[in-house]
Amino acid sequence: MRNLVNWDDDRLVGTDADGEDRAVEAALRPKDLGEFVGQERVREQLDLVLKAARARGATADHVLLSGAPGLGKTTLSMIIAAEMGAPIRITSGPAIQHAGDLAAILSSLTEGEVLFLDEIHRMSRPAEEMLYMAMEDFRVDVIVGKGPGATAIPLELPPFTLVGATTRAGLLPPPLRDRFGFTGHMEFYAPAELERVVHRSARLLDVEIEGEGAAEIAGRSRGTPRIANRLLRRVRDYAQVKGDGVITQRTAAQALEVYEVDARGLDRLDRAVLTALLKLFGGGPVGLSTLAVAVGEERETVEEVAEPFLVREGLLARTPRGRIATPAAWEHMGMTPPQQAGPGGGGAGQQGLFGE
Ligand SMILES: Nc1ncnc2c1ncn2[C@@H]1O[C@H](COP(=O)(O)OP(=O)(O)OP(=O)(O)O)[C@@H](O)[C@H]1O
Ligand SMILES: [Mg+2]
Repeated sequence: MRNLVNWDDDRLVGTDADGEDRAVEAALRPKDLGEFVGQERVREQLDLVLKAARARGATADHVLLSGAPGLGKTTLSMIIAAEMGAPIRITSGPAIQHAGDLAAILSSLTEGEVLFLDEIHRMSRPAEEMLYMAMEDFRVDVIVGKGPGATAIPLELPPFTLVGATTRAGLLPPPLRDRFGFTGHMEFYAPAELERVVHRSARLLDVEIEGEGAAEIAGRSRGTPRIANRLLRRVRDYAQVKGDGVITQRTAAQALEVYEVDARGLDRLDRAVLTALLKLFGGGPVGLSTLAVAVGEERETVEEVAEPFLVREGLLARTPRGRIATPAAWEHMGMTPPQQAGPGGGGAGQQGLFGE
């Protein structure tokens, strides 16, 4: 598992935040809903929830934000606090191992405060149960003492807004999910939206960029603002060193060529998987293990690091008979599929593709 995390860390198109991302992300975060690009539906719904709460002079309902890494969950949680004019407390599921950790945080909240609980699906079971009561009744039972003499002392909490974030909404137990008044599911961003993200970030980083340069970066960013911002920084470096600092379509394309991020956002690993699948196995079907050996990577790396994006892009399909390349994969890699070997021959793979 550790290896996989490192793989993702090293990738320019990795989804998790690396050290440099963390250092600049604070500066690039939109500060209010108006600045937050895209996610129209979530934004509109959230706007209503927050406006209504403000009009009532009440604390906003608990909010659950789900979606892939780098789509703006943390950003949105901070915006919620800002829009409510409330302070925000930030913690995460893995940081709360004991119910007592959670009790300490909850009991120190002030009225209307936003508690941001990142990776909420990774909280421990006892903490989770304490959270149910806190969310619903604004109350916790603090256990004092041990064994048969232990007593539960009820403690009233001020009304607060819990904002939970998760990349895996499906992993949340239903009783927890049900206690959120509003759930916002974050989608991958359209290229035009990422272009706006790139323009905005370029302005904040004081980088000059042409419209086509922004479009070039956006198209390679895999629907993810975090990746768009990261590619922008690498392209800026290139434009500074090799050009006059202005990002044009040409400099963006050349820079990302150097960093091995292709026109569709595939990197070296993704392309190695596709190349092996197409060249060595005629487009499949081929088993995951065989494919991984051919690429020279761990099975898990291929499955968990490379494949999700290839599947999302419709370049690769996982079938019961193995991995197969789609026609789009042949086209993207600039290769022609081998001639079908008569009836029944190559057709089986196609059947696998649509047979699920
Ligand atoms: N809608 C948006 N408009 C502009 N910038 C955005 C938007 N969403 C995210 N970003 C940028 O992308 C970066 C990553 O966003 P954020 O940290 O909020 O993602 P996340 O969903 O919390 O990721 P993770 O699951 O890894 O915690 C931020 O620095 C922010 O600047
Ligand atoms: Mg986050």
